[in-house]
Amino acid sequence: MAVLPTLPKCPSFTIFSSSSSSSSSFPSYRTTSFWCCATTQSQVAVVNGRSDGEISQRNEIRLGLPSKGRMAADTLDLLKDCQLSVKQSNPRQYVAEIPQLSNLEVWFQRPKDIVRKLLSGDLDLGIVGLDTVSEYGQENEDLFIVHDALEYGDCRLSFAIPKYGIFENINSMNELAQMPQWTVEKPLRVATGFTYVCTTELALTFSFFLLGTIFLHLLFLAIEFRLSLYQLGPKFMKENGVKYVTFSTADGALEAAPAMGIADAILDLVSSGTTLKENNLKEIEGGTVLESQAVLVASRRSLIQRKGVLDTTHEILERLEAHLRAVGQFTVTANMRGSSAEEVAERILSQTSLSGLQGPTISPVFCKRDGRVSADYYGIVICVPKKALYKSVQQLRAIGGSGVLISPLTYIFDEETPRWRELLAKLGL
Ligand SMILES: Nc1ncnc2c1ncn2[C@@H]1O[C@H](COP(=O)(O)OP(=O)(O)OP(=O)(O)O)[C@@H](O)[C@H]1O
Ligand SMILES: O=P(O)(O)OC[C@H]1O[C@H](OP(=O)(O)OP(=O)(O)O)[C@H](O)[C@@H]1O
Ligand SMILES: [Mg+2]
Repeated sequence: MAVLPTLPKCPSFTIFSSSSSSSSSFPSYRTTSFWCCATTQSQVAVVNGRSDGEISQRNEIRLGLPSKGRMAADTLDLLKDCQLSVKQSNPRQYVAEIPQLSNLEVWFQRPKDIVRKLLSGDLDLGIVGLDTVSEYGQENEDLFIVHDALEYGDCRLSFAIPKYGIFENINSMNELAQMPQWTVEKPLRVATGFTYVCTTELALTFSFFLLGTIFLHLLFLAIEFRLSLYQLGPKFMKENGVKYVTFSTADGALEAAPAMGIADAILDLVSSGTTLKENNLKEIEGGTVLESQAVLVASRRSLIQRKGVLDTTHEILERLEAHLRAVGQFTVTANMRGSSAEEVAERILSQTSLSGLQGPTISPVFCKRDGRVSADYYGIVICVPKKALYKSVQQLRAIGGSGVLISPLTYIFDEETPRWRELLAKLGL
């Protein structure tokens, strides 16, 4: 029998959500649809037909990359910069290869499906935003973040409220929580696309309806198997003391919800803040639930059990690290007159911007004068960050440097990376 991935236990959390909330009257927005979410999970499990701990029988290693959207192009660019260009014979083809990595298949998928397929065992590795891992990964222990900072796709998952009306003077989560407007009957309505159901905790809800003041009728007793709500948002609201809150889901253009009267606040990704500003919304102090950027994520089971996944992950990680370290760094070479390498080193290290990564490399430049070979000059090589480049050149000149050559760096391979050591330690290898 198929077994669902391990689900984390959410703290029990009372959310005053009801299907009679105003959002239900708008077809593009829907209130909490527990059954729908539950079905999605079961489908994943049934499709897999595998229990936790097992991996599927296939030989090739599979890497999932975003097929569309804002992560797609940047992901391909990053891999190209790491000399791991993806070869796709046709843009409509969802499978591709990276010739440098043997036995690896690239599968283009929607970001959320990459996470789902890592969980189901249909992918071994993937590159997506941390927000997508948090939302669709359900904190499942099988998901292993191999590299947590690929330095693109930066955004944050934040609460935003209108700049006007009752929110005009509200500027922090604390102030939002203190607003007297939110009650059991009229909770704060939050629209969000981050709606993953996180726990199978069942809540029995008895609904009594009062008709007028004369007739008190129990119209019906509804038992709702309420798969206690959304993960990131509710947890965050609880931590911030917002007691009365209801969440509704929407697929896009969330920023319209407050102005349309569908929600009081939204929980969505923010990057430049332009969309919020254009829709008269504002972020508030303490309202960021998660900072996100692109990450490399792996299935723990695949890393341990599937032949070659660990080695391939090591190579990808090394190339990523080496490339990301090199971004924005330049190699500076120059000649400098001096009596010895030590004396030249003294002069260089007296300057603040010339210490390089581990210190300057200094080599004698030999020339023949009057039939004698001697080293009056020394060639120096240092790495300099882009922002300190001009200052470094000035400092080099000031201590007698000449013939300064500057070239960009492709890779900086250092000793074994801390991330790799951490990965091995966490896997118990
Ligand atoms: N405004 C943004 N700026 C930077 N990165 C973003 C922004 N919005 C989203 N992202 C990152 O890019 C990822 C993919 O977003 P994208 O908009 O392409 O897909 P989606 O919103 O999940 O799907 P769709 O928009 O097709 O419904 C997000 O999960 C997030 O990590
Ligand atoms: O802070 P900004 O730079 O303005 O970006 C924020 C917007 O970007 C994302 O939407 P996207 O463009 O992906 O559209 P979507 O709502 O259809 O996903 C996000 O949902 C915000 O609406
Ligand atoms: Mg989007």
